Amino acid sequence: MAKTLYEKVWDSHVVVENEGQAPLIYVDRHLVHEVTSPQAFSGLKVAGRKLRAPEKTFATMDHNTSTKSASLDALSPMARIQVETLQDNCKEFGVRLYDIHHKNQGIVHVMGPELGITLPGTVIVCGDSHTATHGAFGALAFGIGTSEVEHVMATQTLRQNKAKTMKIEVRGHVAAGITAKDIVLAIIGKIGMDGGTGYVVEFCGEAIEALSMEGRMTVCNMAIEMGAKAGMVAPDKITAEYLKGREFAPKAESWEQAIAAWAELKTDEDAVFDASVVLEASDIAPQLTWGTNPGQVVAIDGLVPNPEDESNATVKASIEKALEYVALSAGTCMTDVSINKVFIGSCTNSRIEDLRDAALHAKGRKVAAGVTAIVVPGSGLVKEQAEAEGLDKIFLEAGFEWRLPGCSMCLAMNDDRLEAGDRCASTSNRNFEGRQGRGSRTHLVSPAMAAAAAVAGHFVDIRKAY
Ligand SMILES: CC(C)[C@H](C(=O)O)[C@@H](O)C(=O)O
Ligand code: SF4
Repeated sequence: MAKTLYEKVWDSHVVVENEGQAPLIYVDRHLVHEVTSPQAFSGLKVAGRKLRAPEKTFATMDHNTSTKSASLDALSPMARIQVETLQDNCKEFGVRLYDIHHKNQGIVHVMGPELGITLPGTVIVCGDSHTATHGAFGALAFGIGTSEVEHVMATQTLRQNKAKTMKIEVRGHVAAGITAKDIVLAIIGKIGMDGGTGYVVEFCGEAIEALSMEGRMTVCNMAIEMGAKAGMVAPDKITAEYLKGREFAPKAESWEQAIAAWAELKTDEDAVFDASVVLEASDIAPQLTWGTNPGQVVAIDGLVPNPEDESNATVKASIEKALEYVALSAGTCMTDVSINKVFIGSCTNSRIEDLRDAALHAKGRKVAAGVTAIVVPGSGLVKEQAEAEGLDKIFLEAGFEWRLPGCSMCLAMNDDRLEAGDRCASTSNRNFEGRQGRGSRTHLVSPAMAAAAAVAGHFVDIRKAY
């Protein structure tokens, strides 16, 4: 029977499937961070169990860490407890840990692929909703809860119900200056923040195939922001080129075998999806969110929506509520919206390409008066590469701050956070109320749009620069 990519990966991982029970699937790689692992490790301790496969478990610290100093003394007491607990647990259970001083430390969804931990056709889980990122390699990757983290630690398996399948095809090619972030925001704008609920989404079409691995990761990262369980892209030459020679990727003969196996990892021509969505790439303009969920998004040459134009009472009420929170009036041109903070980072947009894109708009310019802008590379390797290319100097000369790797201002869990009333151009993935700090307002954008906004002090249509 013809199968989708998801069905192929799923079928090859089912361990047992009993009537009346969710199937048990095998987990190839388990990623761990300091926030969602402490209770899972405690559970194992209480039960007197070991880790089933410590060699398939990889830990890093990212959410709580400071981006100003790699010293534990820089952490708040709570953050320090979580970081030290992870250190102790990894030692006790024999888990490889990319500690704050390790050169590969970074955001779990940035360092995993970089090390070749993320491979096509595998099942990857992590106690983190943006695990969907790894689907860019044709892996089935999704976030799990803390009790499931414990289950995977103890058994290397997970109980899961099979999801429905959705195909999201982006046809044709995007215009100059349009990035993966614009593509995924446009998709969420079209289907809404819950349009993907219950589905594993496969992104395909020429515009997706044309993306680098960094771009594909940006798209899959936000699959969860459309409610999907996971996002996937079929592996191809770009995937193989990215992975070749990476630390945990197969080598020599196993590499040849892997390449042959990966060639099968695509949706069969006559496979049937439960739902399909099509976008024309040429219609996609630079995107930015105006509201308080990623679906409340508009093109840069668009206007803040008017709730009066909405006939659906629920939607109308949600627009009104969002407008009140973000303190914007209906009909405002997005290019007239001023910002005072800029955050370039997060597992959505902190990879080398993202920083190159941002640097292009920062080079030889200055951050506008009254604007504070920070650039936070996603990992030690990204930081090293960016510095080798001189990107750090471009940012510093333009007045941006250049930080250490971590989740940083993506969520208000460390000391990088916004103040009430701040308005931020952010390359992250969530713009919920209070996400970057209580009372703060977030506009999700691409790295290029964020850097351009930092320089102008308001949002600009970066297409004018091309
Ligand atoms: C802290 C963690 C559990 C959380 C998640 O699962 O997504 C975080 O990474 C986020 O982005 O909100
Ligand atoms: S960068 Fe943000 S979205 Fe990504 S894992 Fe960290 S907190 Fe979550």
